[in-house]
Amino acid sequence: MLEVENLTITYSEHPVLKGIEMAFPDHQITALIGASGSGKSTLLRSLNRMNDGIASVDGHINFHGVDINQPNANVYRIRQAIGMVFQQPTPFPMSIYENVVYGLRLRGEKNRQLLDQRVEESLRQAALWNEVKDRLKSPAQALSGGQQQRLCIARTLATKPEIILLDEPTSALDPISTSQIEATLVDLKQNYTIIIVTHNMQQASRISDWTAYFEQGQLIEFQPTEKLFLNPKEQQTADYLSGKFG
Ligand SMILES: Nc1ncnc2c1ncn2[C@@H]1O[C@H](COP(=O)(O)OP(=O)(O)OP(=O)(O)O)[C@@H](O)[C@H]1O
Repeated sequence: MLEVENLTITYSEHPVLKGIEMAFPDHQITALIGASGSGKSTLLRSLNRMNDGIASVDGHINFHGVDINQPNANVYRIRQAIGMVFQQPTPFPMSIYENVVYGLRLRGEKNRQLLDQRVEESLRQAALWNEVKDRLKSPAQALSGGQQQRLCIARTLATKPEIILLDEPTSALDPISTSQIEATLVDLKQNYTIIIVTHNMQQASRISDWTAYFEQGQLIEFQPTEKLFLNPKEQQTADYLSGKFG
């Protein structure tokens, strides 16, 4: 469904990703790991064109076989199909309900029954329904950080994406919220393809099926997670995992 071909990304003439080739397995969790500045977030953000106007992209990012950067591509549709959850929870200053339906309202959806249904479905998928079902009209900002992050996941799910991108989604959360989000992601992979940037090696090994290791803008190794962690092919990966680099 999603693959990158010979992808080079440049900020102000400084290439920060070089010749990346990878196909993200459908309905699996792929973790992107590597030291700070290795280009993980740049790759993630380019996958739904969040780097438009900031970076220049060479090569191809194909979604269902069509390059998302081609001149007549519909950026709005791409971002609906490939949703993003950020490092800090970003609830909008409105109710829990309105946060979840935000994208649907933008799309012009007015059918109350459909909106109600989508709110319940998305909050259930994000494992938040039981905690908020009696206070859907309350401000989203009154939720805890972990609940806010699950709300952001629900908001992404409400528009029915095919792929979910997450940029260090638990780095601002406590261990309990982190494990709730991890469990949610593992459940979600039945229906979604998930790509997550994480600095947490345990997290990558706990939840991801595939792991890609990046170093200085290059994809060093992309393997099933167990293989990459237990028996990396490249010395650079082994050095990073053992703390010798980064
Ligand atoms: N908007 C920008 N303008 C210019 N350079 C940028 C921009 N964003 C990132 N960079 C540079 O691109 C390189 C890769 O950054 P990126 O954020 O993709 O790395 P990362 O692996 O995600 O790092 P971290 O783990 O710290 O988030 C870094 O050298 C960074 O300084």
